[in-house]
Amino acid sequence: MTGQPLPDAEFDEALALVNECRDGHGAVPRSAPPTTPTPTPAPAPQDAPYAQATPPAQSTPPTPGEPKHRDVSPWPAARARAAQAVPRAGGEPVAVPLDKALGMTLAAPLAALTDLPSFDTSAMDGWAVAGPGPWVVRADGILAGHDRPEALGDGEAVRIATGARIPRDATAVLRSEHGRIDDKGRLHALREVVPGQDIRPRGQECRSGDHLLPSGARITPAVLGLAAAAGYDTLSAVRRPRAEVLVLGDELLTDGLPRDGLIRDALGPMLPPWLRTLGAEVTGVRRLGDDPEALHEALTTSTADLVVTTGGTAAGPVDHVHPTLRRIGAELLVDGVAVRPGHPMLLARLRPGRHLVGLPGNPLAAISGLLTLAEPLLRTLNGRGPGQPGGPATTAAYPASTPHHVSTEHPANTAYTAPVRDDVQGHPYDTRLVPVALRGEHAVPLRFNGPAMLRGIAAADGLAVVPPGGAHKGQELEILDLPWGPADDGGECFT
Ligand SMILES: Nc1nc2c(c(=O)[nH]1)N[C@H]1C(S)=C(S)[C@@H](COP(=O)(O)OP(=O)(O)OC[C@H]3O[C@@H](n4cnc5c(N)ncnc54)[C@H](O)[C@@H]3O)O[C@H]1N2
Ligand code: MOO
Repeated sequence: MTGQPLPDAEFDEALALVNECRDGHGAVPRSAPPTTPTPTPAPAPQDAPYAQATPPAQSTPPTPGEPKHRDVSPWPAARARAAQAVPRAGGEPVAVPLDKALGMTLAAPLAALTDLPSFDTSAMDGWAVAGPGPWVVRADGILAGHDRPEALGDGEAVRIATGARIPRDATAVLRSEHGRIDDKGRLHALREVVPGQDIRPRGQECRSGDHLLPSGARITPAVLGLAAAAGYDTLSAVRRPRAEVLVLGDELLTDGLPRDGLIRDALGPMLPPWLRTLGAEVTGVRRLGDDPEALHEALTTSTADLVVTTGGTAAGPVDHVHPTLRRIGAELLVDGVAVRPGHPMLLARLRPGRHLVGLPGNPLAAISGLLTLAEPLLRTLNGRGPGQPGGPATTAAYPASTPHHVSTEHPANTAYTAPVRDDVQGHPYDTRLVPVALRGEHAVPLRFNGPAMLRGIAAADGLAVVPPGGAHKGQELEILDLPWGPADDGGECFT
């Protein structure tokens, strides 16, 4: 569906051919790539699914006389632009029941509503004892959930369960395996009893009103547990941004085998769950074909904070995204990004508070667009700061001296690096995003990483950010997180 060649299409072609060689599909380059990459042999079967090592290309800046680059945004700038396109914590805070709040962001600091523990608590099954032994054992016992047990007299002991309330005047808990009852019914300690042992004093973890987590913290399963323990039934959370997915393309089938030139829609099933992992509420997926009027109607009536379109971003005969954006007077904030795959991706403001991310139709290019533009935008709308996997809260419970290795420089959701196992072919001028598997200390580039392929990403733990010119074996590369990858910080389904 594409028509006018873009000035840098030759580099795409070179890269695609390299990729096809790696894919073992027997493609032979028809023209020399702009740089001088070492020819890559078809992978040996035992290499699958990893890429063959290839030396990185030398980065060659454009010189006068060469085809001029499109005015596209550098990849880091595009991410920053997307993050800054919307106000932080875009919507009004909402009160959300705990069982609906997973993956959202705290809109207010979490303060303890009670002391924790809220009473002196036995940490072990055994006896609560008062004073030095041996002790006379009372006939009753104290279980978790019993209210206000009778006070112990000096020299008395009472059976107690883990989690039960300590009776007044008890001095310690003796574990059941550390005590013996003689034939006169008296309890003897089998080892020294230290005053206060195995008693969790009231307020040990926090006092009522203590600051537990700051506003902006991501609501993880652990935060839900802490909030419940601290007395919360609902949490004040940043409203989830609403996202609507518009799948464009007359060639798409929703079931069965590809036939008669038609192909299966790979993005309709993939994007909604992925958007949810990025913190969006997906209001719907609509398939509009290649109908410009349907697209116009959808863009002018959508109430979503973010409309995500797929396909139609290039300049082919039925690529209607740009013309429709022009027709409705949308403001293009990012129009093309220097990243492969995915360079035709775009970000537009449809009207105040309503944005559109246009994802290219090629499926891996669409993922590139999702992580380059939609992820930072949704992160800001969700009230999360740059480079903070759990929002600004994550250091709150650290001792002051604890080091942590999450970058705060980069706008990525979770920025971490890993040395790449093999040389990675680069684009001369653009960033590449390459599916990698994390194996031990290394990021292993995966094959089947062409723009139209999902086979590599489906086996990947992350996407390596390969700088222009490529990367050498052992070079530390930034790794973009995938929802199912090892660095995922928030669970996989937030609805
Ligand atoms: N002359 C040029 N042509 C193209 C260029 C270029 O620079 N000059 N760039 C290429 C690149 S790179 C990409 S990416 C695509 C972007 O194209 P569109 O966003 O307009 O996408 P379509 O043309 O609609 O589709 C591209 C490709 O992807 C398939 N597709 C679309 N939607 C889906 C879907 N939901 N599931 C699976 N596959 C889908 C579609 O059938 C096409 O094969 O443009 C290049 N062309
Ligand atoms: O390679 Mo295109 O960059 O987005 O598939």
